[in-house]
Amino acid sequence: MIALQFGAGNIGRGFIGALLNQANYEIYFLDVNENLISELNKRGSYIIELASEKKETITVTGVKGINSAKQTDKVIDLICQADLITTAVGPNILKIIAPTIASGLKERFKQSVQPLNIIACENMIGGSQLLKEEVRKSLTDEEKQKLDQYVGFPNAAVDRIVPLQTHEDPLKVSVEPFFEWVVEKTDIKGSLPNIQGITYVDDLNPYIERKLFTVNTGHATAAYLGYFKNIETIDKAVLDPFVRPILEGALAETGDMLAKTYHFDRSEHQKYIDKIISRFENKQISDNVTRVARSPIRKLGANDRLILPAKRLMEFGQKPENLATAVAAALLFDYKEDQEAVELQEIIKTKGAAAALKQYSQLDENDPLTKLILEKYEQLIKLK
Ligand SMILES: NC(=O)c1ccc[n+]([C@@H]2O[C@H](COP(=O)([O-])OP(=O)(O)OC[C@H]3O[C@@H](n4cnc5c(N)ncnc54)[C@H](O)[C@@H]3O)[C@@H](O)[C@H]2O)c1
Ligand SMILES: O=P(O)(O)OC[C@@H](O)[C@@H](O)[C@H](O)[C@H](O)CO
Repeated sequence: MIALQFGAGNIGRGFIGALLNQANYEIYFLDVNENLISELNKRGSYIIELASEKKETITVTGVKGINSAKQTDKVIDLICQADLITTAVGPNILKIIAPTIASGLKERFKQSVQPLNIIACENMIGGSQLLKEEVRKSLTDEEKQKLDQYVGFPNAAVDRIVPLQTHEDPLKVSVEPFFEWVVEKTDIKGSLPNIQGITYVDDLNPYIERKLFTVNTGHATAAYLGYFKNIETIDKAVLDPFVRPILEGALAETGDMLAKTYHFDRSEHQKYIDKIISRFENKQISDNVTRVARSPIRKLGANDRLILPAKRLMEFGQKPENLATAVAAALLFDYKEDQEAVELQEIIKTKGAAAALKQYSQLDENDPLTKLILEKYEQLIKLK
């Protein structure tokens, strides 16, 4: 069986690749990073190290690399043969890889009616369905019908903390022991891929929202406030006396929102929150706040981990004081090596924070949430 994994980065190698290898797939990593690709082809394997006391290692074998920017013909040929396609490239990259996937599917439809599933493993709601819409843009009506008939785009939630890697070995990847991969059954074509570690569910929404609005909301809160306090790593940020209460407060707020939305048992959800905070405290992982805070424009998006839960809480009549503080801290994230942070600061400098919330979070100036965020923003500025 052949699996194509778009993105040979931290999660691609540190999580998806490991499970695909254990399920006996021949894995082709498709990436634009030539160094990664040549190393994968030179060695055909790589090491995963668990960030635990014992530092257990896993060797992932049977891997090859393709530079998807230069070897388009090979990518198209592989898409014709593939049994499964997965992605971990970043939400903003899905629209960039979609035309290549479409070109491959055009060829596949000429020679095969084998079902194929394409699973976007990105930190966003509806990633696979967004990729499907992008792929459809390059297809004829007849090809669109075949897409609907033979190709599944099941949404997924993936959870494993994989920080930036600092090993001499460019393929070695250190990861936390915990992992969770939840895939929605409904859009699967053919039989469910037999991959140990995947949990198949009928409705992904409760799972992706619980993950995104607990793990990623907590992570973003700790990262932006940690950066505000000049703290370098997440494990230190979550222990800081200024950051910790806001982190716990923000997760209490999203916990209330999720419980009201999905009727979760609140005490059970509190155990999920506590587990996640203990993952953040893991001293075996050195996770820079600048990685977790990366792409602030994406993270300030209307449907992302800070704004959506805050808006939903307001609709429930609850003021998201702590989430508003996290958003305010995101507006102060001015890390010069992060292109989105540079763009965000430019907008704030030239048009003001309210304009940035309007442009990036679709929040109107008169929205009560905007007012609350700007209040917190002014408070943080006074503390600087
Ligand atoms: N790192 C984590 O802890 C983690 C955990 C869960 C989910 N995620 C999600 O997984 C996705 C990837 O995150 P990551 O941390 O692995 O990032 P990463 O930067 O380590 O990996 C992304 C990879 O995609 C490659 N890429 C970029 N443009 C490409 C293109 N056009 N074609 C092919 N490859 C391309 C990059 O070269 C890079 O190797 C994101 O959606 C992220 O939110 C990350
Ligand atoms: O990957 P991002 O940029 O969406 O978010 C940064 C981190 O919160 C994220 O990578 C987490 O480590 C991951 O989602 C844990 O499952």
